[in-house]
Amino acid sequence: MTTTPRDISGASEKAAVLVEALPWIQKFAGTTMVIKYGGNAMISDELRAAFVEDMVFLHHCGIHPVVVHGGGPQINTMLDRLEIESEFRGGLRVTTEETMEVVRMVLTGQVGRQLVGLINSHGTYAVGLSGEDADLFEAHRTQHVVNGEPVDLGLVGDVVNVNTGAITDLIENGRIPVVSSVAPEFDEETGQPTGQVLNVNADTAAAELAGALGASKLVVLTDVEGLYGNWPDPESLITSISADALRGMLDELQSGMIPKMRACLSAVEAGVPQAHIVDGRQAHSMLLEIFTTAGVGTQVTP
Ligand SMILES: Nc1ncnc2c1ncn2[C@@H]1O[C@H](COP(=O)(O)OP(=O)(O)O)[C@@H](O)[C@H]1O
Ligand SMILES: CC(=O)N[C@@H](CCC(=O)OP(=O)(O)O)C(=O)O
Repeated sequence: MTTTPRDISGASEKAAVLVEALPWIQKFAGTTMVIKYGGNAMISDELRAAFVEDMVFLHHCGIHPVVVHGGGPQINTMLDRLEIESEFRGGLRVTTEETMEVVRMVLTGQVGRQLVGLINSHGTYAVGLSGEDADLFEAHRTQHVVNGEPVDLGLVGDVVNVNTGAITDLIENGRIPVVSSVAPEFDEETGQPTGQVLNVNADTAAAELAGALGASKLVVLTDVEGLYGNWPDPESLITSISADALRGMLDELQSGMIPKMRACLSAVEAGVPQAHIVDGRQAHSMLLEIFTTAGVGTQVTP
């Protein structure tokens, strides 16, 4: 017999949190969610640990998480170490042959491996793959325009087709796919692979995958609370925005927010009912977004 007294302070609040999650679990169980995990939200062991707990939590709620990860800061660190210079235009990295080798090595060989290892410390869930595996992504070179002028970004791609089989097979087998945004290039005229790999912004890749999988949500974790209407004014955080309103704002956005918000818009245009920008610096913010009525961050709706 055990007679240790229990601390029941705050018990009703704790129970209320669990009960608030019930309708959301009912709504989303059996659906696929694409989670974009940005390089800037991976900055500490604690945050990475919380992120993988969230993935395993979703999995055990019957939701199928598909992780698409970034790694921009990690690529920068490796490029610095190798003394290779790189610049961004309109939020996208100008990518030479030499830079591409580093991008592929860091995203697929380092960041992806680390996430797979962390998720699998909870059980045998995660399988890592890149857009090259089973031709998950087919990409064309990005035709980029900044201020009305065409800009040559080099080996940067846009996903033009997604072969979802590799992902749906993994989901059916109870796995959590962890995807890096490197994609084989396909010739625009012949439709055949060129043998070149392209660097795809991870937000863009996540949006294409969410659309192709018919995801119930795209959740983008980054290093700000959400989209600010008047960046960096802290009072201007947008909690919800329609696709039409966002379309009207795109030209005013800066740096990394450009591909991020374009990605949310294109996911919603592709039929994903909700896309969210969530603060990855706050541990478990994603759970609050998915399982609470108020949510957190910025929500984009059709
Ligand atoms: N309107 C805006 N709202 C929020 N963040 C913005 C805005 N405009 C620019 N930013 C910048 O975009 C950054 C997020 O993009 P990025 O650094 O590419 O993140 P990630 O590595 O998560 O993909 C923020 O840290 C912020 O500095
Ligand atoms: C074309 C392009 O810009 N690709 C990105 C791919 C990684 C990425 O998107 O990482 P984050 O999500 O951490 O920014 C890059 O080279 O940095």
